[in-house]
Amino acid sequence: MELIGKICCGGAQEEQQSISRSKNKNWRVFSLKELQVATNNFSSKRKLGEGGFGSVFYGKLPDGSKIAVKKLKVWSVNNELAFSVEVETLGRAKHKNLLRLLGYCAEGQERLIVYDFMPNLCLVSHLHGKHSANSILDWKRRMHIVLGSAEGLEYLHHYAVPHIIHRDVKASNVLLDSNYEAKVSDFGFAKFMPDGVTHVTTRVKGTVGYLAPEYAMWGRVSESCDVYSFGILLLEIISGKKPIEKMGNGEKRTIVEWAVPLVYQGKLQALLDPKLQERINQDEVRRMIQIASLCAQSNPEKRPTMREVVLLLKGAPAHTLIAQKPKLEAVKYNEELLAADEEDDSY
Ligand SMILES: Nc1ncnc2c1ncn2[C@@H]1O[C@H](COP(=O)(O)OP(=O)(O)OP(=O)(O)O)[C@@H](O)[C@H]1O
Repeated sequence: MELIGKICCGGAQEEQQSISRSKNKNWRVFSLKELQVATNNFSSKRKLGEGGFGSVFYGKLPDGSKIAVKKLKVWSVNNELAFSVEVETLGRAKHKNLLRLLGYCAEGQERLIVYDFMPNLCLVSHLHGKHSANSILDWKRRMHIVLGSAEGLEYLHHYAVPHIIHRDVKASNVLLDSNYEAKVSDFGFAKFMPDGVTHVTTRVKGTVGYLAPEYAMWGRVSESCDVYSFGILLLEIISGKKPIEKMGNGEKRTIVEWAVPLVYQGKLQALLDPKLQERINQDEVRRMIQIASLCAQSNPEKRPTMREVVLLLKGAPAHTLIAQKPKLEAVKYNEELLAADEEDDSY
């Protein structure tokens, strides 16, 4: 583990593995001075946003390239771990739908991570934030973002070695480049899954509203938890609704609780974001809702894998997947699915 080895620890075998990776590494170590210059000394005018780890600043390197610099708020053991995990994960993962790591800086207690700058910021700002009023996220663009996010997750689950579980899939962790290509970001909670390991039990991380029930309740984490979160994200992209809404009476309602009755009554139009002005093919809407329903099932055994999700999004008929995978036989691939899920929904 080259990066983590430098930052905190690393075994001989991992060191060996890192040698082949470092040949084609595309990140580097930055000095604090360089990043101060690039961000105009972390000027508040350059601030792009803030998350749990710290603030993110826009910057420009001497060669003109635009960067985003995530600066750790306060040093702590947990934050150091999140920093190492993020750098290690992104340093080894390369895919068109994952945010590209340019490098990091670790000087004294300063911890900074340098990424490609994403001019269209994060998906959440287009769905609910400051860009949502004049959002230009039409249906076609939304579907492109859905497919891109799914392909990024498919890479993490099926092609990265070892496999990676993201554990914090949500709209604010999907960034958008100048062409609105989705880039999955924020790997501070990521977990590596060695070959043959199906799940691990851990302390719960992630974001309320997106957490799979088995993970929220028992800390049981597997790739399937990301699939559940992806299902919530898909419902959010279709409807423009937040994963959890505060009702007038102070109670909270999840997006699944809101969507289930509408699906059951066949009111697909009511599920669509009112900001979507154009006429949208009802079959496509139905298919997207069905995929979201498959992903957001309470029972992790019944959820599809991200590879299957990508195939479904690309139009593969569900029955071809069912033929390949007996696990899906149990799933009713029709509009009653969400209604059935309502009965055993346990969170
Ligand atoms: N590479 C980037 N390019 C452009 N903007 C970015 C980039 N990375 C992050 N941002 C902006 O900074 C904000 C904060 O990002 P950050 O990943 O720190 O937190 P978050 O995902 O919003 O919250 P949390 O810590 O709960 O996951 C994002 O919402 C996004 O608007």
